[in-house]
Amino acid sequence: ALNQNVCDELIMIDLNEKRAEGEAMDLNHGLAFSHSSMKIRCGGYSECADADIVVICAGANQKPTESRLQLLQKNAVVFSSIVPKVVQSGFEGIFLVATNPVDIMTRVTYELSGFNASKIIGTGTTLDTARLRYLLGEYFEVDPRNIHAYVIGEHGDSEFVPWSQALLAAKPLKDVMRDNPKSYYMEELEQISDDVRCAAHKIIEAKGATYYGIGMSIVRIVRAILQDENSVLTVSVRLRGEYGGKKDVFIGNPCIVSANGAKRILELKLTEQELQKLDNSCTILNDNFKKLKL
Ligand SMILES: NC(=O)C1=CN([C@@H]2O[C@H](COP(=O)(O)OP(=O)(O)OC[C@H]3O[C@@H](n4cnc5c(N)ncnc54)[C@H](O)[C@@H]3O)[C@@H](O)[C@H]2O)C=CC1
Ligand SMILES: CC(=O)C(=O)O
Repeated sequence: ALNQNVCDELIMIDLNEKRAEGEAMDLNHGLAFSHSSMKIRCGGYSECADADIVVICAGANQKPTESRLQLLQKNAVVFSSIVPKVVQSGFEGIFLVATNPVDIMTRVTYELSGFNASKIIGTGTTLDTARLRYLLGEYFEVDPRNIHAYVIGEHGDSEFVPWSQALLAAKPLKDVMRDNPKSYYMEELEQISDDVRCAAHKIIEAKGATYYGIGMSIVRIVRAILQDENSVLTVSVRLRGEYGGKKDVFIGNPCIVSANGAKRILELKLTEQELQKLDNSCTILNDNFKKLKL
């Protein structure tokens, strides 16, 4: 956020106040080398009152052997001690959730806050989509910004790439592959999709946690909100009857993000097989949410 000068004021709240203090000091020491005059400090919940966005990234992270879903019960307890205090402050902005399992934690934020669903966004599959575009850019030797492909569904083991919707610029990837049958193979695309799914595990095994990709993803979403960009991002949003009547579940799907939060969900024209994969993700998220003791 500091490097990209995305906001005027950044206040960090952490159960471990000393850590927040240390982070604020450390960041402030970088101000002289940035293009920002951002005010950065640690603070308390009362200061959420006039904030535009509250980003929640507090809570337990995965050990190398854990899945995101295994964090659910303990992070729900963490959210019970955060969301009501933010609401009590008089906060009327947008909640942006990154804590895992992010789709269910976004739904928990919705339930605990009583806010309109459009004002509750999870990072969803924004990071997975960025990972996918990077890998596809390498594979097709093209700028990732010209790859229009998405990871959708749960930010987790059931996420998937709807290849029927993937484009290189304006050309469907399946046509690019058909025109170059000796260069590109579907099995290799499936391997890329597996690599995206396993990326977090690999990084956690190597360095304990993922930081930069998610940091960049959060800042991208924050910018879309603060600058009222109407940008399409694969955030976690509450479905309202899309995909054959799916409702209530928060899940990663392309959505137009503006100053008012999740402005419009873009329902994709999925194949039958892709719809089944989405259905599977919704079932996993719904079942785990129902098991939760809030
Ligand atoms: N959605 C995504 O793509 C990603 C999500 N994550 C998730 O973000 C979460 C945090 O991960 P890390 O930053 O690596 O963990 P971390 O351990 O470095 O930081 C978590 C912080 O939360 C604080 N905290 C714990 N309980 C709290 C409470 N009740 N109130 C206020 N603060 C509290 C801790 O004191 C700690 O400073 C995890 O759930 C992780 O899985 C991490 C990376 C990517
Ligand atoms: C930790 C996590 O969810 C990620 O990096 O994808």
